[in-house]
Amino acid sequence: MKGLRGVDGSGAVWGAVRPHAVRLVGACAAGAAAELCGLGLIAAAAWLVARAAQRPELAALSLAIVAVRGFALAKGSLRYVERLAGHDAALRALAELRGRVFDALAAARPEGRRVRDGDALTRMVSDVDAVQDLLLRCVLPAVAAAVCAAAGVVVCGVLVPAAAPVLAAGLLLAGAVLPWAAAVAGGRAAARAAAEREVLAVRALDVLEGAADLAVFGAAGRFAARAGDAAAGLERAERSAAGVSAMVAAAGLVVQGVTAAAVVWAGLGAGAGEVGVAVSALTALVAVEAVLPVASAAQRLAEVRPAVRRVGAVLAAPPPPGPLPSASPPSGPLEVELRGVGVRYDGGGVGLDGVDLRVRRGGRVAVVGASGAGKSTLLGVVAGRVPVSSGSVLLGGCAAGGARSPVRGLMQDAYVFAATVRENLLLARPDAGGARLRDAAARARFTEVVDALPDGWDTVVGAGGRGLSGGQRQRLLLARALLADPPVLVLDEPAEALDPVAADAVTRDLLESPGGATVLLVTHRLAALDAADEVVVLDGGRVVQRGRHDELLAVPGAYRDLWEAELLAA
Ligand SMILES: Nc1ncnc2c1ncn2[C@@H]1O[C@H](COP(=O)(O)OP(=O)(O)OP(=O)(O)O)[C@@H](O)[C@H]1O
Repeated sequence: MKGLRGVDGSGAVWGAVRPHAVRLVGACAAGAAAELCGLGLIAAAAWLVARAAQRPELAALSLAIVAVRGFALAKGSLRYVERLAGHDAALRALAELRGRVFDALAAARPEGRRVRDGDALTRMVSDVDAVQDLLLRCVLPAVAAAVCAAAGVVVCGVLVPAAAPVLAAGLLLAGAVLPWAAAVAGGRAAARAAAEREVLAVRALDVLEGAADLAVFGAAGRFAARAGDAAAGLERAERSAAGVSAMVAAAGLVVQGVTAAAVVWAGLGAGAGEVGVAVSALTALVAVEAVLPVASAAQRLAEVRPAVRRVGAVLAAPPPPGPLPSASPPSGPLEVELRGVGVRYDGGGVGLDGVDLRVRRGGRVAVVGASGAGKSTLLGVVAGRVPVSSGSVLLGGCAAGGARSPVRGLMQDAYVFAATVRENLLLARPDAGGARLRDAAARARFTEVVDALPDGWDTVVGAGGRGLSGGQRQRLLLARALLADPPVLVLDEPAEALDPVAADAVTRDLLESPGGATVLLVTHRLAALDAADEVVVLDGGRVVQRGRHDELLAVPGAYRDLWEAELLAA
């Protein structure tokens, strides 16, 4: 158990294992006892054979005969108990750990959210599974090996004192030097294989997800070849990892044989009796054999160490600052305030640069600007999905963020689930009645889409279901956002993929509808923005203009340029 704590970041992991420590200790004890029985079996059998060769009375052998049978039966039974108790403890600990990790992820601060991306989440699942290996393939064999090695030296010391240091040296070689070499070489090989596996995953995903585009541009063969190269790289790395394992196993056998031979040599040199030497030699064989799994345990430890460290980091992350918002978001609109908000992305990209913005309760604000101006980043910050690098975001006077944010809406990466249309909408508000559902659909111009679907509200859409056109999908997502009816509604291009007339009608409706949420709406089309309380113009992550639509048109500036470009395009 101490070994478990010794792995970086495993303090928090140990917290999940501790409730099941008694079972784990039981498994360790059973494992160690099974190894001791194996040792006793060989020692007793060796003594029996050597002594029988001297033709003593049968009575002199009867105890050894019983001991051989007893050790043989006990070894098998104890090994079974060890497997049962070990897996039971490991699986219970894993279930506990999984719960803790997902709780920690759910409560993660916005800056910790990167781990919630699909790829990172998948990795986290296998990281948690790696803890099972840490317990079953590292801790258990190490404990059993330590006990068996100590017993072997004691037995040897009692029978042939001169051979005990020789056995101890062999055990040190097999139990410390070999594992160290295996961990270093195996760790390097495993790291290389992990890097190659990641490259292969990325390239395979490119080929699968981009299949249509690759076919159109005639690049499918080239990309498939790249994925093939990555697969070959992974094969090479895995071969070299397997080579390290094979070399470690071979070296272990050599150490075992040499140790047994050296014990015999030391025993004979010291003038010990034949029986004692024979028993010592076989004891040495068994003791070293019990220690050999430590080398593969060390190799595995080097592989699971980064995984345990990552899990530990997730569990050790401090809880979100301040009290969590109440379970159900407050009803009624909330004021939104950004104070000097800056966002810097990894790689140095500036999302926002010192944005101050205050939207009154129930206010309707349109956010516009050229592509890359920072509009989606602004909505992401309000929704708590994008961490701020400087400044603060207040919702109704409280710090934004947390698992139960009062902000809902339609973001650019919104997802249509493989479920019925009704279920896709009810995701936003499971208790919504039919009238509310129809009202949200009507406002999003989604009713006519539902009417045209073969099974209406019960049509299965999304992956594995009926495909929706871009415009239909957008209306479904907008209807879902409107059904949520949150205190703060953020809408990123809600009318994208609709024809200009429908887009303007939807935008106007969203900005004009009475009551309801405080609304922040990002749009590229300006025609309906006379309905907004205020228009905020972003450029390079900064607010460069703000005011009502007609006020902004009256002065030269970015907004008038955008407006003229829209008129020209029309
Ligand atoms: N995940 C990201 N990583 C790095 N840089 C990013 C990321 N997301 C956005 N950016 C950068 O931040 C800036 C603002 O991006 P944002 O998506 O907020 O602009 P936008 O105004 O919504 O653009 P668009 O109208 O094209 O959607 C851009 O320069 C963009 O390249």
